[in-house]
Amino acid sequence: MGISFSGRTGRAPVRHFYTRDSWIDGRAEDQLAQVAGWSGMQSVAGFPDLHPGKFGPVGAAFLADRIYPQLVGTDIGCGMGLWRLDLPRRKLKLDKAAKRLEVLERGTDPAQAADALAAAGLTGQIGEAGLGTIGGGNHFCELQTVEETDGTAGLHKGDLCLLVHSGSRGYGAQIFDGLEDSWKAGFDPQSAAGNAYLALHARAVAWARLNRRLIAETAADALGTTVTPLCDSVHNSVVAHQGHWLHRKGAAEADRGLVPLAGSREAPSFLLALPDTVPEALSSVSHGAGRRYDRASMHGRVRKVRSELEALTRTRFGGRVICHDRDLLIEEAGPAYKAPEAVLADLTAFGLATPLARMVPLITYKTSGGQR
Ligand SMILES: Nc1nc2c(ncn2[C@@H]2O[C@H](COP(=O)(O)O)[C@@H](O)[C@H]2O)c(=O)[nH]1
Ligand SMILES: [Mn+2]
Repeated sequence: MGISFSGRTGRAPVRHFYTRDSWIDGRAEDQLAQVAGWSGMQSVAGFPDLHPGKFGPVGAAFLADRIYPQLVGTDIGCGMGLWRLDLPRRKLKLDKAAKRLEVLERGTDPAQAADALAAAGLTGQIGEAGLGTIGGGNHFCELQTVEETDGTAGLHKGDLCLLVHSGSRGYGAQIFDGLEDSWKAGFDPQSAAGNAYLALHARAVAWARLNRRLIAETAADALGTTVTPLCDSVHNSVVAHQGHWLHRKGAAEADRGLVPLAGSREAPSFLLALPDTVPEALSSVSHGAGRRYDRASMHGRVRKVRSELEALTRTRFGGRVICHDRDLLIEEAGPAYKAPEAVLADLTAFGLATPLARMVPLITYKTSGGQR
């Protein structure tokens, strides 16, 4: 990849990998420009799912010679995993399956969780509480069916898949809240604080990856079948890259093969192949459609009457949405997100991705309530 990012001073270049078709919020572009001025920033890339975030935009990658925990955010290790379910479509009864998925509320049984942590080398490093659970917000475990594919990823039309979106639950937030006050200016990678952060970050990433796998295995077991992994991609992280530090905030790893591009519960998701041939994209790519409307404004878009709320539990694909938390049901409704087709069109046009499969949701499992 013949480009080097060495020793820049001043404002870093900002590359936009989107067109106006992807409906970019101007506030997110302002955030991109702002972060480009942070000390030690080498290069910044914004993708078509770009939208405003708390400390910087989401749907972007940042290469710097300092470590900025705020560019990873609190949900360290959040990612998307895709598994093929070894179950034929004709054997799936939607309502029965939705009921069975309620096991996801319980999480992994403690003895099994302890074994899983030991196998992942995490014993004594990070706890088992919450392992095997999805968490709140826009995290989900979604049963999908493949509507179109070229067959190259081992998928066929009509196959069933599980797309799991979850992160490090409370651990990432605990790590972030426990940081030394100097985090705002970024950590010197050689400093004790920088190294301590990287060690905790590595645990949170490993825990989140394990959690997604346990969620998929628990869901498959509840459905009386098994799963075959297709890919698992982290989208909130910082890693060493070409002598600098690559922060991805809501951006998937384009240098690890396949990644899922999540749409919404009212839109298709895609499996992408990634050539990783555009150095300015910083080996990164969109992982989702990205928010169009923030959570607060979604409350003004849905009338809180029984018929409208019930309508939110059925999708245009004839699918089911399991979410007994009324606020979450509204805040995560399909229109909250941009069109994944537009995001995909931009990624393809910029040479960042090629679609291998298109899946639609059948059951979107969020939470049965209580926990956000
Ligand atoms: N297939 C589904 N995709 C969904 C759903 N809710 C949200 N999303 C997509 O996931 C990403 C997650 O974004 P993140 O920044 O929080 O990691 C988001 O951009 C949406 O496109 C869903 O229920 N099903
Ligand atoms: Mn996420």
